[in-house]
Amino acid sequence: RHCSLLGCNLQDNRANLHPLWKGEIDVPGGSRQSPINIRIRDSVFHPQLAPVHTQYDPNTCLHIWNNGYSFFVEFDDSTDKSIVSGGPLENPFRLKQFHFHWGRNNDWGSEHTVDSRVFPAELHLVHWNCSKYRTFEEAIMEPNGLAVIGVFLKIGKQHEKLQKLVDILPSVRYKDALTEFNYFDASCLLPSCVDYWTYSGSLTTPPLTESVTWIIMKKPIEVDHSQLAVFRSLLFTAVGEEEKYMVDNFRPLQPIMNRTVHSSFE
Ligand SMILES: NS(=O)(=O)c1ccc(CCCCO)cc1
Ligand SMILES: [Zn+2]
Repeated sequence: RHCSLLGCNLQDNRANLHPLWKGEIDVPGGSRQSPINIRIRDSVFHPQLAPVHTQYDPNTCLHIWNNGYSFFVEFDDSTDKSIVSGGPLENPFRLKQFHFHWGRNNDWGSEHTVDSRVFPAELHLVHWNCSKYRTFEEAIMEPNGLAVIGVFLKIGKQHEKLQKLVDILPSVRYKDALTEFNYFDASCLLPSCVDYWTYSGSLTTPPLTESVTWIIMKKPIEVDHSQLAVFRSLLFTAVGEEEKYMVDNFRPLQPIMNRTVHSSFE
């Protein structure tokens, strides 16, 4: 099913989400769509790629809400208190929100893959280019408007600092629910290893705009199976609608076209 770059509505997009859908969804006119499979042997080591530096102020954490696609933890982006800089970025970008993508079981769920390896979930920390644009909404429409840090999740030991978030998820079970959520340090969700891949891509949900510098961390973080099970208890649907569990909210792989993935490590 084709959807125009901006005309793709959620229903279409969700139609693409059925795990049996293995095809690639080409967006007419799209030359830098996300997610992609990262082929390690095709990536090019870039010695000038410095580590990515995050400076997040836990007091900028505002609330958590279910937008019917994922749950978003949103931050106050009216100052430079929570920023990412360095790496492939020419200037600091402000943290706007983070969210996850996951599967109906632990066999799949991530958006990006590494040598075709799928992870059970993927975290996206979404930042916008506050040096060039005035608002997030403006930045998502611009070629170098966003920087998204992707972190793979794998099943392992419990992630203790994630538990504060997991415990509040039942309060945003339904689409459009919002709950206050304060004092959370998002840097606890980053792996200790600084190695990453970076490439030019797009949003993976509508409006699918080609505005993202992707920074994909090489090492996953560990969560335990019961933490991920709580993600799957959320609903795509609003109160009063026929309940549909929020699972498989990932986009299928997109063609790499003529892009190069750079690595910060050899
Ligand atoms: N999965 S993602 O990181 O590419 C991503 C990030 C941010 C948005 C926000 C779109 C807002 C429309 O008002 C959508 C998708
Ligand atoms: Zn995402």
